[in-house]
Amino acid sequence: MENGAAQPVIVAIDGPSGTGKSSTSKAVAAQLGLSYLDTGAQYRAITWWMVHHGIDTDDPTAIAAVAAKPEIVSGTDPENPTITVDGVDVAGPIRGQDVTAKVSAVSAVPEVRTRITELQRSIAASAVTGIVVEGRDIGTTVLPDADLKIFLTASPEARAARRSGELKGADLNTTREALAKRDAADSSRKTSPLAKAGDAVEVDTTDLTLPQVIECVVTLVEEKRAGK
Ligand SMILES: Nc1ncnc2c1ncn2[C@@H]1O[C@H](COP(=O)(O)OP(=O)(O)OP(=O)(O)O)[C@@H](O)[C@H]1O
Ligand SMILES: Nc1ccn([C@H]2C[C@H](O)[C@@H](COP(=O)(O)O)O2)c(=O)n1
Repeated sequence: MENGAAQPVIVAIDGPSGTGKSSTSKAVAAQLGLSYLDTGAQYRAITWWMVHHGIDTDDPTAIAAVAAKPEIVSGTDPENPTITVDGVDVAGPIRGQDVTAKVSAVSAVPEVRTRITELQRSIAASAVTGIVVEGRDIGTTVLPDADLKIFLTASPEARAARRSGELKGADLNTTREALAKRDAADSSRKTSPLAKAGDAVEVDTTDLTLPQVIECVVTLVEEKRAGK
């Protein structure tokens, strides 16, 4: 740029559940002074609203009819990401089992995706220094012109072990089956399914520690910024 200011950098991080998208994206954004957007939290928030208002989450027509109603606000500070729906802090409730079990069905409804995708694009466009956006369809659909696209993977066993560690006492097989079910639903829906963009860099995190994954992604962003 003529005034020497750095161009905002847009980083898209996609992948299945438990591959480390949130942990990696937050740390990379914090380290590089970028904003951070957890798009899964937005789909969880609209799902929470549907449940809270008694909408049948197995009825796509009922969901579509009210998809424009909830006001979802995402705070993009990677040190303190926040999410509210109609002014209510839902950061805790959206991680509950009920929302987790219903979020794939709600997020498959095209009217929901259109609404949330618009919101995501407007947040990314207003990020002054740039942003790390994580989800399932960021590189393919939401931000196809992102400067850098990463697709994180890990074996089903590694992902289940990571999640079981979080959910104290959870059975490994049950956790692995629940992850596989959600990934299958997210990958097979018609509208912008979970998919790797053709120009994404794939990082298999199975045998990497979280700090190693963060370092790898930070290096990729720095290389991109340096024009390598
Ligand atoms: N490379 C890694 N090695 C070990 N544990 C990890 C690694 N990456 C992430 N974790 C741990 O795995 C768990 C899941 O990570 P995280 O929430 O970042 O995944 P995610 O891809 O965002 O999942 P979801 O899509 O379901 O939100 C967390 O407890 C995190 O600390
Ligand atoms: N870009 C996105 C992000 C998330 N979803 C849906 C599908 C996931 O199962 C769910 C929850 O995401 P998580 O919090 O586990 O990352 O939200 C999507 O469809 N598109």
